[in-house]
Amino acid sequence: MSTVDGSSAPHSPAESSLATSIFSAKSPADSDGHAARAAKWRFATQVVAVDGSDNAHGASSVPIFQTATFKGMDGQYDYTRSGNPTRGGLESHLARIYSAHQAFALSTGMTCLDVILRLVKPGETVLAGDDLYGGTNRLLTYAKSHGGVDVRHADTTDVAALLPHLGEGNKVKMVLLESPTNPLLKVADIAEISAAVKKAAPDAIVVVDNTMLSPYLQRPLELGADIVYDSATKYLSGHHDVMAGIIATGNPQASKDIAWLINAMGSGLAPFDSFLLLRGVKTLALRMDKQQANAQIVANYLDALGFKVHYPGLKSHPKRDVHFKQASGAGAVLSVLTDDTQLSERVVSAARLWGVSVSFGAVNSLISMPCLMSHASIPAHIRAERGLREDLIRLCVGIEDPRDLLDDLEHALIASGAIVPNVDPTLLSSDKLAEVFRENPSQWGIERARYFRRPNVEALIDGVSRGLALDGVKTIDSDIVVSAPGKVILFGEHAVVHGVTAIATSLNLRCYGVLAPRTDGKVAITAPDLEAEHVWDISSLPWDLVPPREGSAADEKLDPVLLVALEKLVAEDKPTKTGASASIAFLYLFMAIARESTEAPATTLTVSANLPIGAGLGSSAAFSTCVASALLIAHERVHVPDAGSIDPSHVDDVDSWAFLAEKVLHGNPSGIDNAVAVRGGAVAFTRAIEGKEGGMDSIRGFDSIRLLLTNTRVPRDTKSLVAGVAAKRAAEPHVVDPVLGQIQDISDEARGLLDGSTKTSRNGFVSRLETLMRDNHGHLRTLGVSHPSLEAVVAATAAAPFNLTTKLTGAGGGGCAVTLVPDTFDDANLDQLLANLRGLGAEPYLTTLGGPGLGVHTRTPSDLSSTLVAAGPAGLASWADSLNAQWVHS
Ligand SMILES: Nc1ncnc2c1ncn2[C@@H]1O[C@H](COP(=O)(O)OP(=O)(O)OP(=O)(O)O)[C@@H](O)[C@H]1O
Ligand SMILES: C[C@@](O)(CCO)CC(=O)[O-]
Repeated sequence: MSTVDGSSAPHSPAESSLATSIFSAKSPADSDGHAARAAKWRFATQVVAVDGSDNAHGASSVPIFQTATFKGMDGQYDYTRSGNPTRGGLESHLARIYSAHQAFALSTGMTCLDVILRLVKPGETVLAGDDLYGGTNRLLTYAKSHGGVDVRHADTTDVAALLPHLGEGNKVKMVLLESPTNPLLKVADIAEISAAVKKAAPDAIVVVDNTMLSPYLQRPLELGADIVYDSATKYLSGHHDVMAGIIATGNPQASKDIAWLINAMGSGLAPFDSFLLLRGVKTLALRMDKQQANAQIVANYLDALGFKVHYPGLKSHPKRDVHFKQASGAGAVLSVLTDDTQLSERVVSAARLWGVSVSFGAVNSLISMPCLMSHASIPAHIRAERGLREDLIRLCVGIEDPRDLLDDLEHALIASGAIVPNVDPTLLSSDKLAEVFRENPSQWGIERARYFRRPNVEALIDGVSRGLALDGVKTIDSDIVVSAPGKVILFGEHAVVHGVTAIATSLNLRCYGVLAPRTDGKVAITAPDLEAEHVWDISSLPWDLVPPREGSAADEKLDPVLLVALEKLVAEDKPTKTGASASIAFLYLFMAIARESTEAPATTLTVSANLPIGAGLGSSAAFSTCVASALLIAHERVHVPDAGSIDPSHVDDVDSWAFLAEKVLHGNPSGIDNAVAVRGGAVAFTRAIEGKEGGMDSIRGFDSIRLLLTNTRVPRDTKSLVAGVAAKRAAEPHVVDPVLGQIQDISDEARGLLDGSTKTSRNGFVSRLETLMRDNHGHLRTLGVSHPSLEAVVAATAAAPFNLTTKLTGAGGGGCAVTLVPDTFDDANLDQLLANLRGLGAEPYLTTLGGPGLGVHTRTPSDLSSTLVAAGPAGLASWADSLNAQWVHS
C-alpha cells in the first residue's frame, strides 16, 4: 500500500490495469473465451468499452469519487494524490488503448513533460527535435538553466542527424520526439529512431509527444518508444473543457519511475477532471475520423490554390511514406504559408467560424498564427533558424460541415486579398460541384479551389516596396489640362443603344480636368461637383487583375473581375453614389492604361464641369473623355501638338478609352455620347450591332436652329434607364421593336432635313422638325423613359401663347428636355416662358450648340488644380479662356 507521503512505491489500480481489465473482472473464468475475443476488438470498439464494474451499485459510467481521503488502513486507496478510483478507472482504460504497460493521468500535458524530465539528472543530455511545441521548448530551456541538463536540438526527420549525438562519450539520457511536429508537420521515423537509440545509447529512453495524433492514429509504444505522453486537453478529451495530460509507459521500469514521481509531486489528475476526460475519450475515434476527413478537404483546397501546405495527407509531404508506416491517418492539424505575415494576420482575423485560439484537438475548428501564439515563447531568431516562418498559419480542423468550413475560410482569404476570383470557362457549375461533394468530398475541395487563384504576390510585394521607395515612383512633369463638351441628342436616344441611328450635337457646356503630379506614390481624384475626394496607394491597387491587352486602343469589354475588385476598393471610402462611379471609372482606366504598377504615374485628377450632372446632357461622356485623354497624354500615348489639331488616330484611341469608362458609368452605352464628346460637332451615329454595320457622319444643319434646354432637376441614372428599356424590349418585343423602327424613320428624315439633302422652305423645315420631335417624344414615352417633370415642361412650352414643341433628351426619367424655338419666336414670350419654367422648379439654358470636342492645353503652367476648383462651375469658361487660348482640339 502506498503511504501518504509517497515514500514507498505507489500502489494504484492503474499499476495493475492489465491484470484487472474489465474482461477478466466480468468473466474471471473466461468460460466463453470472451476475453480473448475482446482483446482483438478494434480501437473504435475498445475506446468506448470502459470498465464500469469497479463500483458498488453497478453504475454504467465510472463515478466521480470526489474525495481527498479514504477511511481505513487496508483499503486499495488512502489519499487521492496517490490514487483515486475515478482516476484509476481512467488510467486503466487508457493503458489499454495506448497498448501501454501502464498509463497515468496528470493535470496537463506540460506536467507530463515536467515529470518525465525529472528522469534526467544534471549533466545528462536530452536530445530533442528542432520543431517542438513552444511550451516544450520553454520547459527544456528551464531544465537546462536550472537543472543543469544538457539540451540539444537536432532534425528528427533524419536519423543520421541524431547519430553523432548518441555515440560514446555523450551522456544522452533521453531522446524527445514529436511526430508529426507542431506546427510544421515534420515526420520522424519513430521505429527507426528507437532502434538506433537502443543500439547507440542503450541507457537512453525514447519519449514521444503523441498529442498531434492521439493513440487512435499512432501508438509509439508499439514502435519501440519507452514513454509516450499526450496533452489530453486536445484530442483525448476533444471538447476543450478540461486540462489533462497522459503518460503511457512501455515497460515496468518506466512505469515504476513515473508512478513514484507523480505520487511524490502530487500531479495526478483530479477526480472530476478524470471523469470528464473518460467521458470525452469514448468518442475519440468518431471525432478523429471526421476531423481528419475535414482536414484532408481543407488541405486539398489550400494546396490546389497554390499555397505551401504542410500536411502528411498530401502527396507533396516529403515523409508521407514514413508517416503512414507508423500512423493510420494524417491527423487534423495542418499549416499553410501565405508568404506575407500581414496577409496571414488578415486571413486569421477575417475568419469567423474558425475560432482564433491556441490549442487544438477540439470538435471546433481553430485558426492561429503559431509565431504570435502557441510558439511565441521561442525567441524569433531561433524560430527563424528552425524554419518556423512568421507567416505560418495553423489550422486545427473540427467536425463542422466542411462546406461551412471552406465557405468561412474562403471568405477570409478573399477578404484579406490572399485569393482572387478565377475567370475560367471550364469551371464546374454549382450543381456539378454539389454532385462532386456528395460523391467525393476530398476531390470537391480541389474543384472548389479552381474558382479562385492567388494573386501575383511577387508583383504585390514589388509594388509595396516601390511604394515605399518613393524616389523611384513614376509621375508626370507638369499638369495636363483637358476638356470635353456635353451633348444634346435631338433624335434617337435609347433606340441608338439597339442599333437605330441617333442625331446629336456637342454643347458649349464642358467638363474640365487637370491631372497634376504627386510625389508620394499615390493616385487621387478630386471632383468638387460631387464633393468627392479620394486617394489610394498605387501599390495597393489590384494590379494582378488587369487583363492583358495589346495595342493602344481599349478593350471592347470591361473585365468583370477587375471591376468588382475596384467597386470593393472604392466602397471602403464610403463615397457617394456619383463619387463611387466616377472613382471606379477613373481607377479602371488608370490601371488598364498603365497595365502595371511600375508604369502608373502618381497623379491627382481634378475635374469640374459647368454641365449639369446626370441630366441627360452627356456629363459622364465629357468626364470620361477628360479621364481618358489626360491619362493617355500622361503615358505619352497621345501626343499634344503645339498647334493644329490632335492626330486622328490618337483621337480614336481617346474615344475607345472614353467608351470603356462610359461602360463603367452606363453599363451598356451606345457610344454616341463619347463620340460627340471626343470629336465635337454634330453627328448621325449608328452603333454597329447584331451584324449591322455602324457608322458616324458629321452633319451641319444644327447651327441653324435655336434650341432651349430645360433641366427638370429631377435626378436620374442613365445606367438604370438604359437597362429598363432593354428589359422592356426583352419582355415586349412586339411593342418595342416597331417603336425602334419608327424612330429609325424619324432619324433618317431629320438627317435629310438637317444636312440639306431634303430641300424644303425654312418654315417647312422647322415645322417638320417639330413634328419629328413630337413623334419621337411620344415613342420615348412608350418606351417608359418620360417622367411627370418632363411632361410638365412639354405642357408648359406647348401652352398658348408659346405653342412650342418639346421632347426629352438623353436618357429621360427626369433630366433635360429640348424645345425647338422657331426663328420668329418673340423675345418677350421667351422671357415669359423662361420665367414659367423656373416657376416649375426647372432650370432653362439658352445655350449654343456645336463646338469643339476634346481640348488639350499645350503649355500648361503648374498648379492649376486649385484654380480649377476655385473657379467653380460658373467660372470654368473664363478660367479656360484665361489659359491664354493655347488649346488644341480634336
Ligand atoms: N463634373 C463631374 N465630376 C466628376 N464626375 C462626373 C462629373 N460629371 C459626370 N461625372 C460622372 O458621370 C456620372 C453621371 O452620369 P449619368 O449618365 O448619370 O449622367 P449624364 O452623363 O449627365 O447623362 P446622359 O448620359 O443621359 O447624357 C456621375 O455619376 C459621375 O460618375
Ligand atoms: C440613353 C442613351 O441613348 C443616351 C444617353 O445620353 C444611352 C446611350 O446611347 O448610351
